[in-house]
Amino acid sequence: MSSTDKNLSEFSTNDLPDISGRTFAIVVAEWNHEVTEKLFDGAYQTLVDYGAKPENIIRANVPGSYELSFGAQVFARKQNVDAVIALGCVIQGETKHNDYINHAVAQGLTQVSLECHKPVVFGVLTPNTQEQALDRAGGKHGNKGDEAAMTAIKMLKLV
Ligand SMILES: Nc1c(NC[C@H](O)[C@H](O)[C@H](O)CO)[nH]c(=O)[nH]c1=O
Ligand SMILES: CC(=O)[C@@H](O)COP(=O)(O)O
Repeated sequence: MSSTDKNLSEFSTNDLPDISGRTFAIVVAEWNHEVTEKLFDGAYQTLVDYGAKPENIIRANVPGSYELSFGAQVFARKQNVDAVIALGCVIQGETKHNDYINHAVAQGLTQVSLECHKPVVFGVLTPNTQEQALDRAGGKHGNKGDEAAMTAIKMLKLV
């Protein structure tokens, strides 16, 4: 499906769970921080807008997206954390390095989620260019951070 001129962050907000007592951990990759900070801002604001208490939102940084899996596991194993949101941006370079990172972090986050029986949300941009990244971090295609936060909220209906 083409993304041309689409806001990819449009989502239903019907029948959402009460998250006023829920705790969220947001793990943020520092690589491409000018993008990941925008993802964090979107995720944080979405959680607060839909009822999360600021004091129940934990943030931790990791160097790069490859480290998101370990950072997510640290928080997913904590009994007081209800959901983890992993945010990163892996921009294609000259080699296949981005492919290895993207596959590793997608697989790693899935493994953590299943191992810990807890929602762990993949909020990692995998753009070809910086422009594509910014378009999805509060630009014309929405904010992947908003989407990731809403995904975490909706998954808490299951647990
Ligand atoms: N090139 C990008 C990276 N590279 C760093 C890796 O994520 C990792 O920190 C390193 O391989 C050491 O383990 N990370 C991003 O998040 N985005 C990139 O574009
Ligand atoms: C995606 C990355 O790891 C980034 O450093 C680009 O690396 P390269 O140009 O060496 O593929």
